Amino acid sequence: MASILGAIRRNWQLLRPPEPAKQADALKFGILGAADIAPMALIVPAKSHPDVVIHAVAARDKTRAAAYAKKHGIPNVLDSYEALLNDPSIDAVYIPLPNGLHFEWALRALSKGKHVLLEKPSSSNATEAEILFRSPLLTAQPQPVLLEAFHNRFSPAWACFMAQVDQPNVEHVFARAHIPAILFDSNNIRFNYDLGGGGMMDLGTYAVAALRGVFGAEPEACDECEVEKMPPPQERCDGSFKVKFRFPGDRVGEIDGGLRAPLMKLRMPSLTVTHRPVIVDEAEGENQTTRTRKVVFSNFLLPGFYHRIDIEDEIVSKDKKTGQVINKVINKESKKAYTFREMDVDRPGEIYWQTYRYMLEQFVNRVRGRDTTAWVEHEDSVAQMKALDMAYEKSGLGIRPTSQYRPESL
Ligand SMILES: NC(=O)C1=CN([C@@H]2O[C@H](COP(=O)(O)OP(=O)(O)OC[C@H]3O[C@@H](n4cnc5c(N)ncnc54)[C@H](OP(=O)(O)O)[C@@H]3O)[C@@H](O)[C@H]2O)C=CC1
Ligand SMILES: O=C1OC[C@@H](O)[C@H](O)[C@H]1O
Repeated sequence: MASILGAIRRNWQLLRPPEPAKQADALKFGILGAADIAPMALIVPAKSHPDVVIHAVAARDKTRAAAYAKKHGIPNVLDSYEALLNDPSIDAVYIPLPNGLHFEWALRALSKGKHVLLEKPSSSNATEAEILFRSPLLTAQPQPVLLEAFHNRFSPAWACFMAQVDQPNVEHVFARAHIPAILFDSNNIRFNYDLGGGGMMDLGTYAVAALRGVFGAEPEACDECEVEKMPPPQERCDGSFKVKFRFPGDRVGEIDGGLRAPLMKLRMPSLTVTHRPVIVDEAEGENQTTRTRKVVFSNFLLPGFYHRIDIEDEIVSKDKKTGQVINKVINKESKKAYTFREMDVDRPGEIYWQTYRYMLEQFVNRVRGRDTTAWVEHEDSVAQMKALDMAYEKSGLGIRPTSQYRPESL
C-alpha cells in the first residue's frame, strides 16, 4: 500500500514539480516546433531547474505557435524556425522535429552558435550523423554543446541496472519495446519515410542503444531483421520489428518492438541480460562454484514513472572431476533507484525528476563548463545510426533518405 501511495505521489510530482526561482542569467531555451513531446521532455523538467527558462517557441504556423505558447506559459512566439535561431537572446534550442529534419535544423542551429538538445534519433542515417557530429561547427569558439536526447541513459535507474551487469561476461541481451497502435495513426510522422520514419527509428532506437550500452560494444552485423511493413502508401516504414545483431565474441543482441501492438497484448518494455557462468569460488578442495546471472530491467524506457530491476543468480557447486552438481541455489533480489541517493551515490536528483530532468541537469552542466556524470558522446550517436542502418539494410526497406542540406560553412 505504501509503495502504491509513493508511486502516486511521485507521478503527481513528476508532472507538477516544485518551481524554484530562476537565476537572473538562466539559460534561455527556444523550441523548434509546437511538438507533442516538448512538454514532457523539456517544458516540465525546466520548471524545476533554476538555471533554465523556456523563452520562446516557433512553429510553421504562427497562430499554432501562439496557442502552444499560451498553453505552456512560454513568453515569446517567433515568426519561424529561422527567426528563432536568429534571436540573439536565445542560448539553446530543443529540436523535437520529425527525424528527417533533425540533421538540417541541428546544423542550422549550430551555425548560429546555439547549444542544441536534439531529439532521438539524431538523424536519418549514419551519413547524416557523421556530417553532423563531426562538423567543424562543433569546434567553434565558444564551443556549442550538441546532445542526442537519449534521456533514459541519464537516469539513476539506468546506473543502478548497469551496476548489476557484469559487462565482460554478458552472453545475450534482449530488448522488448512495443507501444499500442492506437497512439499513432498511419499519417503520423513516424510512418513517413521522407521524414525519417519507421518503427526501428522510433522505439527501436532505444532498444538498439540498450544492446550497445549493455555489451559496451558495437554490432558486427545484423544477422536477421524481420519487419511488419506499414500498409501502402507507408510501406517503406516498419510498424514492428524483430532484429538479431551479432556482437563481438559471437554474442547476440535481439530486439522485438514496434508501434502497432494490440492494446490487450501490450507488455511493459523490458531489457533482459543473460550472463555466462563465472567462477565465484574455487576452493582448494574438489568443488567449483559458478554464478550465472540474469538481470531484467522492466520499463527501461521511462523508469521515472515506474521501474523494477530483478537480479537472479543461479549459484551451482560442482565436483570438479565428475561435473556432478553438489549444490544449487537461486538467489533473487529486486532493486530500484528513482534518485541517486537510493544507490548511496552523491549526485543531484529528486523522486520527481523524470529521465528528461536528469538529462537536462547534465546538459546545463556541459553548457556551463562543469563536469558531467553521464553523456551521449558524439561518436556514440554516430555508431547508433550505423547500427540502425544495418538493420534497415537487412530488412530490405533500405536506410532512410539523406538530406541534401549542407551548411554554407562546409
Ligand atoms: N524523447 C522522447 O521521449 C520522445 C521523443 N520523440 C521524438 O521527438 C520528435 C517529435 O515527436 P512528436 O513530438 O511526437 O511529434 P509531433 O508531430 O507532435 O511534433 C513534430 C513537430 O515537427 C514540426 N514539423 C516541421 N515540419 C514538419 C513536417 N513536414 N511534418 C510534420 N511536422 C513537422 C511540427 O511543428 P510545427 O508546430 O512547426 O508545425 C510538429 O510540431 C521525433 O523525433 C520523435 O522521435 C517523440 C516522443 C517521445
Ligand atoms: O519515448 C518514446 O515513446 C513513444 C515513441 O513513439 C517516441 O517517439 C519515443 O521517443
